[in-house]
Amino acid sequence: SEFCDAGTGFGDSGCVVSSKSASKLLIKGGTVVNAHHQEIADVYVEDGIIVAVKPNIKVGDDVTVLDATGKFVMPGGIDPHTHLAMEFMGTETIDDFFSGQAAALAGGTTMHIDFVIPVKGSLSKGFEAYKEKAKKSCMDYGFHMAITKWDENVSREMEIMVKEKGINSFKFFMAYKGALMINDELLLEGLKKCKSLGALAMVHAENGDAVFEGQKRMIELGITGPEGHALSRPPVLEGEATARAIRLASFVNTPLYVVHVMSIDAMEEIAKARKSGSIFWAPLGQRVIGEPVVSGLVLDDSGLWDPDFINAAKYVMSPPIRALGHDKALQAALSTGNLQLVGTDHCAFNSTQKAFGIDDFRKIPNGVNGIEERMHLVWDTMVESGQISVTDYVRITSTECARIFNMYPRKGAILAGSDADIIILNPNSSFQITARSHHSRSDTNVYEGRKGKGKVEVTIAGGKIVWENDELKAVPGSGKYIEMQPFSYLFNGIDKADAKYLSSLQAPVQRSKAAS
Ligand SMILES: NC(=O)NCCC(=O)O
Ligand SMILES: [Zn+2]
Ligand SMILES: [Zn+2]
Repeated sequence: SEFCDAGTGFGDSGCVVSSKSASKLLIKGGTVVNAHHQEIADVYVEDGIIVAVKPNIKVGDDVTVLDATGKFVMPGGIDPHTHLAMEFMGTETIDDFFSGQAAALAGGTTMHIDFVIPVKGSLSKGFEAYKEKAKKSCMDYGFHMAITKWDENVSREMEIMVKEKGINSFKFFMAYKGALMINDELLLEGLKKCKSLGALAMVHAENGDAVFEGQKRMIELGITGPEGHALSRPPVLEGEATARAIRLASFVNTPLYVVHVMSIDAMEEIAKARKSGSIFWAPLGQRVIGEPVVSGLVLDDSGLWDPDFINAAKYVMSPPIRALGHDKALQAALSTGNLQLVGTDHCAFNSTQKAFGIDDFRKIPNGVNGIEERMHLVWDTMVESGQISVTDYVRITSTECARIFNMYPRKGAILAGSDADIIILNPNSSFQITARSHHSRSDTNVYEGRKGKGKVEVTIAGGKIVWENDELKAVPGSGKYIEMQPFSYLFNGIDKADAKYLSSLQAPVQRSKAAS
C-alpha cells in the first residue's frame, strides 16, 4: 500500500493491508498535535489504527475524507477518574457505561478509567460486576480497583488483578469513615503490595476521622445545608492526608498518585515532595503524581451557598470545591508542571438523588459531572487564556494519563500504530454548556451556562466517526476493555534506589551487631 512508506510505527503493528470492507479515514491538512510536537500533516486511518501521519497522503474514492484545515488534530482525551454506575451513598450514579461514555465522546474524550468497587470485600466479584456493567460500552475503558479492607485474600486478589485482569492501579480512600475509609496500617500494607506488583497506589486524601468530627461540629451549630459540606472538611484536612500519604509512600519507596487535588494545601505538598525527594533514597524527587479535576480548576465554593437547595447540592463533592483562589492556584500548578494531568471524577447524580440530603448535608450523594465538559473547559481555561501550549494541552488531557497507566503509545498519541482515537478541535468555534443539551442523564450541570472558545467538532473512536455536526453515533458494545500492564515508567530505577538504601543500612547493621 502507498501508505506503508510512512514508517511502521511502534511494535509490529506496521501497515495494515487495505481491504474493501475496512473502514478508512483520511484527516487532511490539520495541525497534528502530540505532547512534544506539532506539525501540519494528514492522518490516515484503517481498521481502527493510525497507519500514517505525513503531508499530502493520496487516497482512493473508498476513503472518507475529513478536512481539518485551520483546526487541531489531537489524541482523544483520556479521563483517568470516573464513576459510572457506581453504588454509593445509598444510590447509584446516574450515568452508566453507555450514557457516561456517550457524553464523553460528545466532548472529545475517547477513553476513561473507572474505579471498580469490590463486592462484599471481594476484588474478583467486583471486577466481574464491573465487566458486566461495561458490556454496553461505546468507547474504550480501563479499570482501577478500590481497596477497602485488608486480609490475605485481598492481598492475593490484588496479585490476580494485576497479573491476569489488566489492572495496574489501586485506590485507597483516606475518607468516608464507616464506608470506604482505610486506616494507616492498611495503607502501609497496600503501598507495600502495590510496590511488589508494580501497581500504582492512588489515594483519596482527606483525614476521614477529622471530617467526621467537622461534620458533627456543623450539625451542632445548626448548619445542615450544602454549605456545611465544605465547612466541615476544610483544606487543612486535605493537606494533612496528602502529606501523610506522601510520607508513607516515601517510607515504602513506591510511586503515589493523588486523585482529585482540590486545594492549595494538597497541591503544595505534592510540589514539595516532587522537588525535594524522599528522605535519602530518592534525592532527585519523589514520584508523586497530582491529578486536579475540572471542577477544582474552574469552580469555586460560592455555588454551595445558593439558597435553592438543588442548585447548591449539585456542587457537593469530596474533597469539596474550594474558595476562590484555589482554582487559579491549581491552574498555575498545572502550567508549571507541579500537577501533571486533569481528570473529572465524573460521579453524576440527579436532583432527586441529591435531595436525599435535603435536611442533612451528610446525606447528599457526593459527586459532580464533567466527563463531557473536561476537554472544552481545559482548552478554554488553559490554552485560550495563554497559560499553556497546545502540546501541553495534549499532555495533560491524554498523553500523561496513557504514560502513567502504561498504555502509551497505543493511547495518547497520533502516531503510526496508535489506536485511532482522535479529535478535531476548531479553535475559532465556541461551546456552551447546558443541562438541556448535554448527554449525561443528570438533570443538572455544575457548569450550567458556561461558554468558551474552542470546540470539538469531530470525535473518532476506534477509527469510527462517533461525533460530527453535533450528532452522536455511539454504538453500545463497541468499546473495548483495555488491559494495563504493571511497572510503568514511574517504577524505573526504584530497584536501584532500594539497593542504595539497603547498602546504606550495612554500617548500622554492623554497629548494631557489634554493640550486642
Ligand atoms: N468525589 C466524590 O465526591 N465522589 C466520588 C467518590 C470519590 O472519588 O471520592
Ligand atoms: Zn475520591
Ligand atoms: Zn472519584
